[in-house]
Amino acid sequence: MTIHEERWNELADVKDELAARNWFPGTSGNVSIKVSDDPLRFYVSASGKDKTKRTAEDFLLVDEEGKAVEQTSLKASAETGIHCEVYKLTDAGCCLHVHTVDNNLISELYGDAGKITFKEQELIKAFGIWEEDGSITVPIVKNHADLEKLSQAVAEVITPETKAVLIRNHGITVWGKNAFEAKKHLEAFEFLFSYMIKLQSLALLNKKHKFNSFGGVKYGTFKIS
Ligand SMILES: CSC[C@@H](O)[C@@H](O)C(=O)COP(=O)(O)O
Ligand SMILES: [Zn+2]
Repeated sequence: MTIHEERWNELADVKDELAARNWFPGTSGNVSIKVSDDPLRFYVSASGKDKTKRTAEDFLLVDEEGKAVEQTSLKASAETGIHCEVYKLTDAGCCLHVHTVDNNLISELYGDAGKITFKEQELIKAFGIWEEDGSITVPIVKNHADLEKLSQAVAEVITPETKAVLIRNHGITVWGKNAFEAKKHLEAFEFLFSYMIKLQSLALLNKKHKFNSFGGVKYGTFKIS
């Protein structure tokens, strides 16, 4: 099998796994995998496809500007520019973008703060963070309609520690050194988002009904009393 075929299959497999979780509603989402560094070449999903289906026309090979490098009638994902920035600024080998209700809610709840930080959570070990007081921060950027601007906004918040960026009321872009790691990071973030939403919903209910079972313990960003 050639390296191109290997990468294609890896990307198709991870796409199937995310589809099985219903993480591509309404044709949303896009995925990519790096094939070479110099020159930068990566497979990216074709735009507007039903990402729950596996076909021979799911991906196309693009260059560092997101332009197709082979003759094709396929159009690269509208958000290919974001994948280009991720590959240029990090050591990512695979980049995944999904829209979920949980990642949209978190992006809205913490959008004004411009970031969300998780700490004292076992699952941050999925990001290689093993320290007692370790934390992981996900920056949140505005969902610019201009996709050039959007790619730029994402690029501006990427630091060496960044593993994902949330786009407000849109979705998450997450990466890893290969498809396995990118999926691990995505699953871990979605777990943390879901946890935070449930915790905050319980806290709100608790406040409303003056049911004081949490006893003034500080949870996340607000105090429950
Ligand atoms: C159909 S809504 C989603 C799109 O606007 C976009 O945000 C998206 O994630 C998918 O775009 P695509 O061009 O298919 O990669
Ligand atoms: Zn999107």
